Amino acid sequence: MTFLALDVGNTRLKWALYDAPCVGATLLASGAQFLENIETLEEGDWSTLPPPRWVLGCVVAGDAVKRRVEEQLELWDVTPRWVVSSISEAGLLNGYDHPARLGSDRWVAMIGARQRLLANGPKRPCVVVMVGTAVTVEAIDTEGRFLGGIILPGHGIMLRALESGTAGLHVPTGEVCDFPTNTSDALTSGGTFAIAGAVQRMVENLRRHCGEEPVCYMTGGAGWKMAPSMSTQVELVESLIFDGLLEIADQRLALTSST
Ligand SMILES: Nc1ncnc2c1ncn2[C@@H]1O[C@H](COP(=O)(O)OP(=O)(O)OP(=O)(O)O)[C@@H](O)[C@H]1O
Ligand SMILES: CC(C)(CO)[C@@H](O)C(=O)NCCC(=O)O
Ligand SMILES: [K+]
Repeated sequence: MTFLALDVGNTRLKWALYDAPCVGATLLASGAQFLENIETLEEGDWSTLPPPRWVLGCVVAGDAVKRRVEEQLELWDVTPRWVVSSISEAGLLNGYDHPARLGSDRWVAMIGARQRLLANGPKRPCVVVMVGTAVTVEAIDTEGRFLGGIILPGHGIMLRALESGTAGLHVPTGEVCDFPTNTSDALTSGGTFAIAGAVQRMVENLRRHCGEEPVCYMTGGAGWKMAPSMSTQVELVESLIFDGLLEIADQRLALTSST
């Protein structure tokens, strides 16, 4: 009954194998590979896994990368399913102008967040932050309607853009501090505060819109680096995308088995 969940981002592929395709399933194994190393999966990390019965993933890295992942999956006799953002799924309503154009990683992370929120207490507004190659900050109202969200460059892209667009900004990574007094610290703190400030602003927007204090969940490869520098209260949940994929698999399989 094993279930393989895949999160193919713009920098890395993250995978997690569970004992079943349902919420609360046990994690059996997990890992990550940079996109340039996808071809190592079949004979490497995946070669010793028990064959998954279902594979569900989200991919935002483009069709060429998706095909390379599908080639590695030929190791097993299983057809991978890829999430496409829709008008509604798993209790969440999609307010995007063109729902299918919303990045499926954003949609899946929001589904994971909403499910976590409802499992932990009464309905509340929710901000979902993903800190990856790009950073996204989403707003979900009390009833589970995705109102909209923002996309900004991730820390790495911000610094590379500054490096390539200026003559004098080639320095090692610095420390985050309130009042930076050298170039390294100024750049590192600038990128960090840009992300923290964007989150603070979205929390304010959502609080004003809903008249209630939002919960804020943060996920993504660089989440742990951002967490200490946030100005608003955030809960770091590394597994948000996998939680969302489990929730979707759970609901879809419940639907097929009841019809
Ligand atoms: N101090 C920092 N604070 C925040 N982000 C940072 C910091 N240092 C590096 N980053 C950036 O964070 C980004 C996230 O990296 P990582 O590959 O771990 O995330 P990811 O969630 O796997 O991304 P994706 O899903 O887009 O592939 C990278 O672009 C990296 O440059
Ligand atoms: C914004 C990213 C890059 C974040 O991973 C991804 O979700 C994406 O490519 N989205 C498509 C555009 C959109 O969400 O509006
Ligand atoms: K991602």
